[in-house]
Amino acid sequence: MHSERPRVRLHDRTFELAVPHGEIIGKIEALAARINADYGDGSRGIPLFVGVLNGAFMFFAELLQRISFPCEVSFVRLSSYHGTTSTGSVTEVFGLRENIEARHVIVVEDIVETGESIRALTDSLAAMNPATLEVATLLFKPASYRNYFPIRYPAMEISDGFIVGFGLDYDGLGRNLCDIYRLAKEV
Ligand SMILES: O=P(O)(O)OC[C@H]1O[C@H](OP(=O)(O)OP(=O)(O)O)[C@H](O)[C@@H]1O
Ligand SMILES: Nc1nc2[nH]cnc2c(=O)[nH]1
Repeated sequence: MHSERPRVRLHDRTFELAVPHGEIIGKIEALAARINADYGDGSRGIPLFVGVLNGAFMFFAELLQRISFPCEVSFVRLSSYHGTTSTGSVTEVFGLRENIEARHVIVVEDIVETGESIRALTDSLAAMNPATLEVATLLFKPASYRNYFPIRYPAMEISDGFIVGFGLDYDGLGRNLCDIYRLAKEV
């Protein structure tokens, strides 16, 4: 029997609805309330939210509209490539212009899966001596996570399986979808 879930076709693959827009927004509202409770008393100065491009753009905009204390925003981009040594893939961080020393920094990601990206980013930012460094992510796959850095602010935990929509892409497509879709099993 065929699933009743709405489907989208991107390139050669079919994805089926996993998290509708209203549920995503509800999770973002709940996360914003947690962050407002933790940072809203002003004791941490003016925190800096650092969005990770490209995927975080939609989550970043929705989250920041719900932050109720004075804050600043910035963006970084991660670039992965395979090094010439046997150490495997290397991730570099580009684009941060702010001096984050002694500041309270919250990284904003769309998804944390293995944690390789967040490891590179948090290692790089921690070396700049922020006062505190936390990670907020729209989606967290705990079963795949292999990093030591704690993810304090996940909006949603999900099981494994490839996800698109709400900023996340499949080979460049799907970022503009307002719901989240999961790769459908081929029949
Ligand atoms: O925890 P990990 O296994 O490292 O996976 C998570 C990373 O994968 C995605 O980035 P991607 O390289 O697809 O770039 P994008 O944000 O431009 O889509 C996502 O934005 C995270 O940065
Ligand atoms: N689009 C997309 N990017 C990812 N990066 C790590 N996991 C995922 C995923 O499930 N979907």
